[in-house]
Amino acid sequence: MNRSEPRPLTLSAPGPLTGSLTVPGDKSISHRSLMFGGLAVGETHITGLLEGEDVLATAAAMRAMGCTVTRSGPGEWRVSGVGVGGLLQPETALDMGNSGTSTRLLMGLIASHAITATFIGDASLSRRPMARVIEPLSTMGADFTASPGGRLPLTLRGISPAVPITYTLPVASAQVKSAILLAGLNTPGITRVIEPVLTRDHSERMLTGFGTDISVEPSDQGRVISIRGEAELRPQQIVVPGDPSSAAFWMVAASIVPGSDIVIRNVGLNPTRSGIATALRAMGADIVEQDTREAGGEPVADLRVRHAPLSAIEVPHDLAPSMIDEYPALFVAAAFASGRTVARGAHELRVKESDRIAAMAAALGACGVEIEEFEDGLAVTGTGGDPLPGGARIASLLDHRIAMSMGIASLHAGKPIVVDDARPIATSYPDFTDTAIALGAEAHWVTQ
Ligand SMILES: O=C(O)C1=C[C@@H](OP(=O)(O)O)[C@@H](O)[C@H](O)C1
Ligand SMILES: C=C(OP(=O)(O)O)C(=O)O
Repeated sequence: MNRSEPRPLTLSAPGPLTGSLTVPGDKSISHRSLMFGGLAVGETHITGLLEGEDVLATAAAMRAMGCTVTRSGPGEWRVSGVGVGGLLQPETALDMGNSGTSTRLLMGLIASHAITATFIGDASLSRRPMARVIEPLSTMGADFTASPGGRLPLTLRGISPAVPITYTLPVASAQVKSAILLAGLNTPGITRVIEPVLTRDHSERMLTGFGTDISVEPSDQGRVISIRGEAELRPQQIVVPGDPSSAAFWMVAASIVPGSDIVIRNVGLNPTRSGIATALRAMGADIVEQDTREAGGEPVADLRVRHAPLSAIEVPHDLAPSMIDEYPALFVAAAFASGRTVARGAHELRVKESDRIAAMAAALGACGVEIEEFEDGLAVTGTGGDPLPGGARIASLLDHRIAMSMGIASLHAGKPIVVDDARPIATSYPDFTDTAIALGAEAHWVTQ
């Protein structure tokens, strides 16, 4: 495939979606497995690693800083760590591609090492705000030269020893939380993050597993996470659960395509990630957990999802952090519900790979859906289960989740919906189209 040419894609469903599928490994946990493994002394074994472009960018960066990262089979990786404090100066700029998680967490990691690194990324990542991590990491002593507006490309000069801080998160962001905790690993004393609103807690869970001295306590201001620095990380055997953010596309797809009945295997159900299942169930989706179990310190289950009529809801604001990446898929579900779904309180969507509020308003609007756009979300008036009018070419804007969400919408449309460029899907879900085909959909790679 010529990676430099856009790849327009349309999906269609000639009949119900049926069968079972396994979603790829969780992206958040995959990034952290490579980073924490790279800081341990000894060899960490990972199975189920997501082999998407974002995670591969993290792997390349860890290699560039002295870690040995090797692939021994599909999803099977080994990381020989350099130990906390042992990262080496990378010889060239770290190319983060499209990945905000790689960028922000690695900035934290490097901030407390006496090395200098330049971060570059694609056009989407180069528009995203980094001041949210630059600010606390500067307080710890790191020095930054960033592009205007605190953006990439930026150069970070880390410092050792760094200064421990107590920092209250001004935005609900697991990336900012994790960046500070990672900087705290090589900082003498105790680094604290106060989290007024709970966000995904994979870093806390995994750092506990790697043997660090980390505690989480409630307080009037929120969760207080304290980590003792100059830590020693013990190598781990990590089983990465399936990504609930990837599973969300199939939850919506099976809910909207008449007659569908699918099983999504091995889905991570960490409560800090399961907001989409809660919201879809409130709309009437038929999602049943089967064989609930634990994998890699995270709750996991198979999900049976059957087509069901959806009704509009007002999405509770407090669900936002636990489904922040799933709003594009939720907006698609809302487009097929009866009534007007209102989803607000999700201002952060404006600063993801694209402005996901504007992107989905434009995409669904072009397909004939009645949309009202707010600063912090959308109101979507659905078809009541009928196909979308469709007949539009929509812009994926270097955003994998916009591309996949509109791919799902195209499964039940009167006229084709063409996603102008499906290449971004490879950042988080390389097998997305093959999985759609395996469930009974048809994929058409449209010529320009
Ligand atoms: O910590 C993580 O792995 C992530 C945190 C979230 O970002 P924010 O921290 O910016 O909310 C999420 O959108 C991203 O996909 C992954
Ligand atoms: C926002 C996302 O990722 P990142 O911030 O890592 O680019 C995402 O995957 O939806």
